[in-house]
Amino acid sequence: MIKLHKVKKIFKSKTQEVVALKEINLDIQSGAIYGIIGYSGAGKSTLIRLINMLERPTEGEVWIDEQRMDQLRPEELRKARQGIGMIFQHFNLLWSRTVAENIAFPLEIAGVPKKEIDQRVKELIDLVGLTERANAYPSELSGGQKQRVGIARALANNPKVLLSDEATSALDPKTTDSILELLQEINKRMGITIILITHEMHVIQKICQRVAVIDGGEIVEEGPVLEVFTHPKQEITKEFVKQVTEHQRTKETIEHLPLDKDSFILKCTFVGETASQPIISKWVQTLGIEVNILEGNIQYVQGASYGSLYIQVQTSEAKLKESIKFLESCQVEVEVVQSVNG
Ligand SMILES: Nc1ncnc2c1ncn2[C@@H]1O[C@H](COP(=O)(O)OP(=O)(O)OP(=O)(O)O)[C@@H](O)[C@H]1O
Repeated sequence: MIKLHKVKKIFKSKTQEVVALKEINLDIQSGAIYGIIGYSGAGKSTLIRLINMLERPTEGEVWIDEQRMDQLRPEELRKARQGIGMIFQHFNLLWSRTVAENIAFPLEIAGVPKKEIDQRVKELIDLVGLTERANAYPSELSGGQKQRVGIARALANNPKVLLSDEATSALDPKTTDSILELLQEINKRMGITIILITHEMHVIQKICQRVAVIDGGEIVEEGPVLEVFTHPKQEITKEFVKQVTEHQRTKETIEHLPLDKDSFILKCTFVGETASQPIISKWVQTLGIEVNILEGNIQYVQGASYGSLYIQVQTSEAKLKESIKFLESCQVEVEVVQSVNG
């Protein structure tokens, strides 16, 4: 379990003070993949760097299992850090070393015997799928391959925690997905707790079980990913969710469609089982109305389906009310996004 209790971080210079984190309370279960999402400057990097004490809290406590990290003596901290791997947006590889030598580096520092290092490096290179590139230099690798080296290096000392600081932000969408799948596999196979920070909701949606939204140095929303996706509370969370659930252009077009009188556009949101049931056809049959489906999409979040449909209906206000009641009774959430009353 990783625990941050009333953590505050202030950066002080001669001329000014920057409050990077106000009062962070966070509990992360062992073995989880936990996401922290926020815009630039929100405090994400500071927060993740507090976990391995690359930054020290101004106030508060940082715990990993039974160990209070912010009170360790330098020698104890060096040892504790071997249990925490970290990967970075720009990979931070040593350019004069080959793939194998980069991965060997933390093992050399830890004083592991040469023979053991060679064995471990081979295992790690196979694990991240770079068997053919062991003797290549970073400049000869693609971005995705460089991050695979970063991951192998971070795992060298068998850590129990892996911190990911925007590790996919410099990669294209396809490579991002392959790196996220690798992280998921590592989490499953080795039971390592992964904490990742990102500004992309896609990353959270794809592999995280829980998410915290950080804004202005504070955690403004926290919960299981499916819950946050389907019922975001804060405006900022809604913006992040829209990154993956809505095509902004489609939404704008729909909201500005010219409508006849007595016309309404409804946004219906389906979660879990409701996404695979014939609710719309039941609605049409039961209330005898005609509908025009404008746009729809379905997403998979943590093994559950989550979809939305934009539907145009031309009907009376009374029938609209009845329709909303019917849909809500089927556990569909309904929002009237545009209406032209007669
Ligand atoms: N070493 C430092 N000295 C002074 N201020 C800092 C330092 N590090 C971060 N800050 C400030 O703390 C705040 C949070 O920064 P942080 O880098 O944690 O945000 P972030 O969410 O990771 O943003 P980004 O994604 O742009 O890196 C910002 O206002 C930043 O300017």
